[in-house]
Amino acid sequence: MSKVLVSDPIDQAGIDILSQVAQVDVKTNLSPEELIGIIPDYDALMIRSGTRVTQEIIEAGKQLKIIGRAGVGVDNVDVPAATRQGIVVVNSPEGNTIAAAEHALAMMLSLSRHIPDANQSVKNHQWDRKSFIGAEVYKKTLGVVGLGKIGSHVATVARAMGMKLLAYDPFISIERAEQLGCRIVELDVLLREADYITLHMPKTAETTHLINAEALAKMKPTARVINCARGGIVDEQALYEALKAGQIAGAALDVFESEPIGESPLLSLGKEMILTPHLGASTAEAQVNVAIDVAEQIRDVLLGLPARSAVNIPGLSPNVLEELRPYMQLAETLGNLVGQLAGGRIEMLNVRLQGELATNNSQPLVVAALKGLLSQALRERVNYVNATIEAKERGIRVIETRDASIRDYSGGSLQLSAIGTLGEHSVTGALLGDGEIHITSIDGFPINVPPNRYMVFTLHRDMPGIIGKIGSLLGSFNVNIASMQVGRKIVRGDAVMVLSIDDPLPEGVLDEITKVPGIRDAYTVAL
Ligand SMILES: NC(=O)c1ccc[n+]([C@@H]2O[C@H](COP(=O)([O-])OP(=O)(O)OC[C@H]3O[C@@H](n4cnc5c(N)ncnc54)[C@H](O)[C@@H]3O)[C@@H](O)[C@H]2O)c1
Ligand SMILES: O=C(O)[C@H](O)COP(=O)(O)O
Repeated sequence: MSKVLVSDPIDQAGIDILSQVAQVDVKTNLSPEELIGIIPDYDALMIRSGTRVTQEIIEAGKQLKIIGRAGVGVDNVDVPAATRQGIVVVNSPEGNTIAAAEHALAMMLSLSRHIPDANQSVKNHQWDRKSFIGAEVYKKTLGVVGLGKIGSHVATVARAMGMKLLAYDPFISIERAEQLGCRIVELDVLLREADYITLHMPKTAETTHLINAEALAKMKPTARVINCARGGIVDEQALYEALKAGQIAGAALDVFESEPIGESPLLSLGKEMILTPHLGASTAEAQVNVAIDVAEQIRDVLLGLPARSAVNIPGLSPNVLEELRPYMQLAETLGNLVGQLAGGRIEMLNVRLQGELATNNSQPLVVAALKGLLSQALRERVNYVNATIEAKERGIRVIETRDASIRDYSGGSLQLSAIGTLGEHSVTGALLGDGEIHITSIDGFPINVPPNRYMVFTLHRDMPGIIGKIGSLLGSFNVNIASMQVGRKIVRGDAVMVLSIDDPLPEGVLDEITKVPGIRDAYTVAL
């Protein structure tokens, strides 16, 4: 009989499902060492956000087939390590949507009416009505940052309460926002105009400290900020200073840069600051939903069936998967790359299968390309199962073209072109030699580079000295260049430069690159 370890508190409904097919051991509050000690005996691990599933734990889990996260975020699981070890990681992308949205709304109303402090004062035997004069949300402007599942529900309810809605989400269509009664605006406009700002996006390189001192300085003195998404999207030190100085009126946080919060200056603030211990998903209903959703998936995988919300393994038959896996990896990498080059809201993706690839079943490659394209926006939420529907919901049109006559690489090549609100970009790639992914052209300029974790691309005039200037500029910012290549169509015309760098480009350096004479455009991507 299979064995399942449940290492965080999970609703009994999930345990009952698992017990039909496995021996279930519930052992919570394990130290990392204790977990490493016992994990070799288990076929499945079921967790919430309390267990950090590190590479070490995954490597010790010699029999592990599946890790089930009873919730949305898998940022506490080393998914690449699990993927490398062939372990399916599943989550419950929708089970706690309503709970998290209602928590954000509760935070907004609590902030407006000082409920936590008023409650405490009555319990302290006071009858103080003067200190708790509130504000109405009716006719006020709510700025929703991240108009996905949770943000959409918050918007719907807030609209019913008579609020005006602004939204910032670079990956959502204007039509979708309009359906929800939201006016899509740039982040700056939202920060300046909103009375309440609620955050509902994943934590990514782009969203980390999105709400920093600069952003807080743009807000109205009456503005209130709510973060029930992920810790670290708000710079806690900057928030503390803004509240202390009366620069904004209030803030409510459910999630923190480090959890539990520990010693933090935020704890010393008054009624302008509301703190809850990551309770967004903590409703009886949500816990039943996520427990059932994930337990069913664990049960299915232990029975040899596919999982419906795998974040790392495509839902294709094993034979097709094995054959196509390297090309799906190629498509996903190119999708991620072209999405970052295009930036903004993507309206169309053209997937062009060339050479031998043109005779293949294109669907898995299209799905993989979309998964890559959406990965910046949705992180672990996008998978091979939901990439198509997520793209459709975002108004991304997909066009497939084939050209079997192009015989540039054995095995064929794949070209992705993304058209978005900021323009059009295209990238081509192929598998070379021993199956290594190579980017073989950018915007029609021939190059030949393997993708790197951090890269810089420039479009520039092909003229003497420009490469040296970029090299020295990066050197002056202590950026180490691992490789550099230039692609051009004609001598002294336009050219692209592709740099692989060892670390993320420090803030501000991209602007410096664009100031170098001859540089027309510059982009940095993280793959
Ligand atoms: N507090 C809790 O207990 C709790 C519970 C559930 C979910 N969450 C968190 O809430 C967040 C939202 O979850 P969801 O289910 O709505 O996810 P979702 O994937 O449905 O929506 C996220 C939205 O954020 C948008 N987005 C991505 N990058 C952005 C950026 N730079 N700026 C603005 N928008 C951006 C995406 O386009 C997407 O529409 C996640 O971070 C999730 O982990 C927290
Ligand atoms: O990502 C999630 O689903 C939420 O952050 C909830 O986390 P929890 O399961 O630890 O409450």
